[in-house]
Amino acid sequence: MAAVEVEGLRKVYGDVTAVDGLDLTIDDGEVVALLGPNGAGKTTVVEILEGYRRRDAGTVRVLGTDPETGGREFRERIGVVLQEAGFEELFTPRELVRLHAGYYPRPRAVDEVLVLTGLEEKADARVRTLSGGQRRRLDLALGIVGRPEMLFLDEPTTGFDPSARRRAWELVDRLRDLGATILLTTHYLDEAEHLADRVVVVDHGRVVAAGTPAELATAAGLAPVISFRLPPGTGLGELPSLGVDRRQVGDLVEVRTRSATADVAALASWALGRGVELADLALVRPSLEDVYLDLVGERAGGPVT
Ligand SMILES: Nc1ncnc2c1ncn2[C@@H]1O[C@H](COP(=O)(O)OP(=O)(O)OP(=O)(O)O)[C@@H](O)[C@H]1O
Repeated sequence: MAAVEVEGLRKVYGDVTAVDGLDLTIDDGEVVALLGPNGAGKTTVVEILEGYRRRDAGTVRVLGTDPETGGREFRERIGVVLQEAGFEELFTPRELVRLHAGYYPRPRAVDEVLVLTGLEEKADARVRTLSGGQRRRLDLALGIVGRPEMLFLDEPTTGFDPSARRRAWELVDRLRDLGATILLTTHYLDEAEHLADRVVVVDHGRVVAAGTPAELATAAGLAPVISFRLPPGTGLGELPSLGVDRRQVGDLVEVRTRSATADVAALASWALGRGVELADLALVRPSLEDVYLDLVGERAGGPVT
């Protein structure tokens, strides 16, 4: 059974159409990353799936239930990490995790949650003394304490230092191994690439692409790149004819290729024939960032017109 089934979802705020006929299916146990520029509609979609926001049209099933009418029983089966949550500043993480554990029928042990989220050292400090990243870890702790079958993470690692981000990734990997279905939104493409089985790119409230990063690269027609440094004293014109387009920055040459094996072979035999070394020779497949920018990049982050 699919954990999430969405068809024709629409949400309008005044004259802004935030979600505009969105379809989405997430399989049981799958980790899916929702990507898209600011204002694309990601948070609105996630909040509708969580049952925190009403839709204007479309059908939505999460764990077989309509979130709008699922009530307490539904909420006990999901975990939610919102973009911004407020805490009781005078409580400690241990107290808050214990309090939230009481809301669920089969909670995780409080100590286990504190360890999983790396909050052991701050377990008994008042929340108002926690750093931004530590508060975000507390958000995560409260999201997983109920042992959710489906976990929603809205920009879960914003504000994390690199080692905290790695730990959060390990936590998501563990939760996946334990069988949770996870939907996360993120602006970190390396995070999506690392964590997600599948990415779904949303723009203007619709899905514009979905698949594994490799599938998206293929669908976008993006070719891999051969890169190397020009041997000293060699001109670009002396190279064999390679690839579909090439560019040079300093002595670094990048060749986009649709026939990687043949082009690498031609380049290598050219270098061997001349007895020169091709420093930093590499074949790089398009990154998720290349694919993303190809799909929505021209508008995202560009000047407002
Ligand atoms: N409560 C609201 N009232 C009015 N408009 C809203 C409301 N919430 C969101 N919007 C608008 O709906 C659109 C989608 O917003 P949403 O927050 O879902 O996007 P997002 O993809 O999550 O963006 P971000 O990456 O910046 O978090 C935006 O144009 C936003 O201004």
